[in-house]
Amino acid sequence: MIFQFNFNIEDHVENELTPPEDGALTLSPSKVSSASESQKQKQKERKHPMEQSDLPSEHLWEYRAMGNVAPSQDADSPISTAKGSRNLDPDEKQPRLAVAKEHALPEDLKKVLENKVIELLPGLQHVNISVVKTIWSRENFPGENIISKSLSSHSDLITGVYEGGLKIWECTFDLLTYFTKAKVKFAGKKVLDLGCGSGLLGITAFKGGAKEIHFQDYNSLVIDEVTLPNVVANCSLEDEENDADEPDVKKCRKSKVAQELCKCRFFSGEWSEFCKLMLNSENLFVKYDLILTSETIYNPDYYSTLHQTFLSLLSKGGRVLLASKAHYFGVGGGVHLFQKFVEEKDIFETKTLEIIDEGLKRFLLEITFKYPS
Ligand SMILES: C[S@@+](CC[C@H](N)C(=O)[O-])C[C@H]1O[C@@H](n2cnc3c(N)ncnc32)[C@H](O)[C@@H]1O
Repeated sequence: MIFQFNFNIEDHVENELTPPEDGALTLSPSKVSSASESQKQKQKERKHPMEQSDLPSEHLWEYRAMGNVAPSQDADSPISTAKGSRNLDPDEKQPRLAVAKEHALPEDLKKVLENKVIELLPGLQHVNISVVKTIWSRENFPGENIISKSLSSHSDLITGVYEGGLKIWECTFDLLTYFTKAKVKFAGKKVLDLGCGSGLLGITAFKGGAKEIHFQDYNSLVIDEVTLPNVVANCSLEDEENDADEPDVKKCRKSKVAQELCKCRFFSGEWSEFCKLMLNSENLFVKYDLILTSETIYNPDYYSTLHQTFLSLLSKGGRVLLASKAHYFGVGGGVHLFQKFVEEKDIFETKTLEIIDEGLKRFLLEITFKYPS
């Protein structure tokens, strides 16, 4: 399929670009097709009990737990350990987890941005996710059809199948603002963007001179179609030509871009599988100085794995910067529950860096080892 865009969209068109079921882009909400209208009507009829509250509907859409969504039929699609979350096969005693794997950077970096629309944020670029969704709702992404599942279930979270990486969640912006305000230093650090989605946190660390940056997301499609393109989009490639006669200076610049990108590595898979991959396959795994993570504590069933991930992968003197909503309606997680969980384990201590009390209340936490030596 040829679907190339070579322009930037500066405003947030994403809210206006709605991929309806036939996959066509609709630019104005008022022009949404009648099929889409009836879909909305059905959605209204199926309201989750939490939606009867006064909260804005867009927030409720985000957090609805998909307890009744059937597990994926894809060969390598995951079923999480989240208890009571889906219809597990009765014979399936041990739920399957999304196996972790590393995603290589394609040799031809320009291909990564083919058929993507780039949007601008202050100091950052990112691909328009509606366009990605539209393309992959028409085509089959190998092993994952999370877009059609997310569309048909009207949810940004399908436990153990799709964990929400196809949008930029609010707390990412809180952490980005904090980085600037607190002058967070990335230079020379080994950084992990855990549950990265768009990867904007890791990209900021990359731009801030981090020594090595790893990006992890649950879903392969998110890594290949969103995170990786975003990293490439934020690396200036304009001057690159495949011209054998290009002057040496230019060749040197090209290899510099490639060298820079070599600092970034990309992984998909469930957290415990990711830990296994890192700890078993690396000869001598060097732990992270900084783990950045936004909107990853919505599901209390994942707390144990998340805690274990910090324990396995964070260096003794390192810190986690975590951003979260106070509470995730419909899923049950939130800051206080997570802090309580961490306190009970008595390995880490948490410090509140900031409370953002506009709209839905949000927190920025720092997590460090209680006994670093
Ligand atoms: C709500 S999204 C947030 C994405 C991004 N950090 C942001 O703020 O825009 C949660 C992310 O956490 C990751 N995640 C959640 N639970 C996970 C699990 N059990 N194993 C691996 N990744 C998980 C998913 O990859 C997903 O992208």
